[in-house]
Amino acid sequence: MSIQRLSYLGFEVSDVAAWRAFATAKLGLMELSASTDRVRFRIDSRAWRLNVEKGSADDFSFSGYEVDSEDALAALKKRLEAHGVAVTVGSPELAADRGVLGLVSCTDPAGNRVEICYGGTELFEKPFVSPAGVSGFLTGDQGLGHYVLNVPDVSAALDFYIKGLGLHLSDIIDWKLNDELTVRLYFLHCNGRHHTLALASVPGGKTLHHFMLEVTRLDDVGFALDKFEADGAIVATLGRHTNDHMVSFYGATPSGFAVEYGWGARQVELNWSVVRYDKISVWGHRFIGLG
Ligand SMILES: Cc1cccc(O)c1O
Ligand SMILES: [Fe+2]
Repeated sequence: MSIQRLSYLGFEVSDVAAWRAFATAKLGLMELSASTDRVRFRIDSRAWRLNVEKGSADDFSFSGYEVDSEDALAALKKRLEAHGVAVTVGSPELAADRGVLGLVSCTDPAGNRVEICYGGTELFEKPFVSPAGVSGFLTGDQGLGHYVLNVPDVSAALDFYIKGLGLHLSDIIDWKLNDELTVRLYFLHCNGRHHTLALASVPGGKTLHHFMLEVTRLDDVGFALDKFEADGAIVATLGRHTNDHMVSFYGATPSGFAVEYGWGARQVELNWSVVRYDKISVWGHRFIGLG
């Protein structure tokens, strides 16, 4: 048994109010709940997908993967423990807070918190309506989107996420950042989405390089691009990736890591073969800041 999809992400941020304005007006996310210390955002029929909580880190806080049943969760717990991973059963209070029927948690070799749940809350009776008119986000069986973690020991992380959690390697990109530094990126999938998680070891920088949301219309990307450009908040220009063929740009969030806003990715298919690339983009994605 392995995980099925990414259900939610948690960020720890110093300015919750800035995130409320950013996520609604620029990204078009819908608020489920908000206080001075925490806001939760919706992108589809699920009760929430992003948990943004007050703290000094301005970085990744937790990931939440999902399986499809209580039995699957028990089987995954066994698989992780057999792989030497210490797994904690989530308390009823935590399950209630996350709005799930059950969950377990563990940490990856870099100390990043990983939750695995089943029974997330659907709010079909409160349809998702984007405050910025975004037509919709591509989720469903492909889960929330993707995120890229900067880890000190990539092989230990690959062992955890592949042999422990059950993700699969999609491909590798050797990204030449400059004449002195080429970084190897590993892209992992757990459903049709080309990658749900990418891993790399980049000197310095935050744990979270970026998270990605995929919209259902190219114009949604364009409208958001105009907003980020108007604020001088473009991190990388519009471009198309070599591996998942997504058309996207990267924008700055209030916390210093980036958000990738994309459309039109291809899915991994049956009999997928792992290949490597020397470039992250077919065209575009000129990094202006952050990098
Ligand atoms: C850097 C990078 C390369 C390929 C696909 C991605 O989504 C990405 O962020
Ligand atoms: Fe990405």
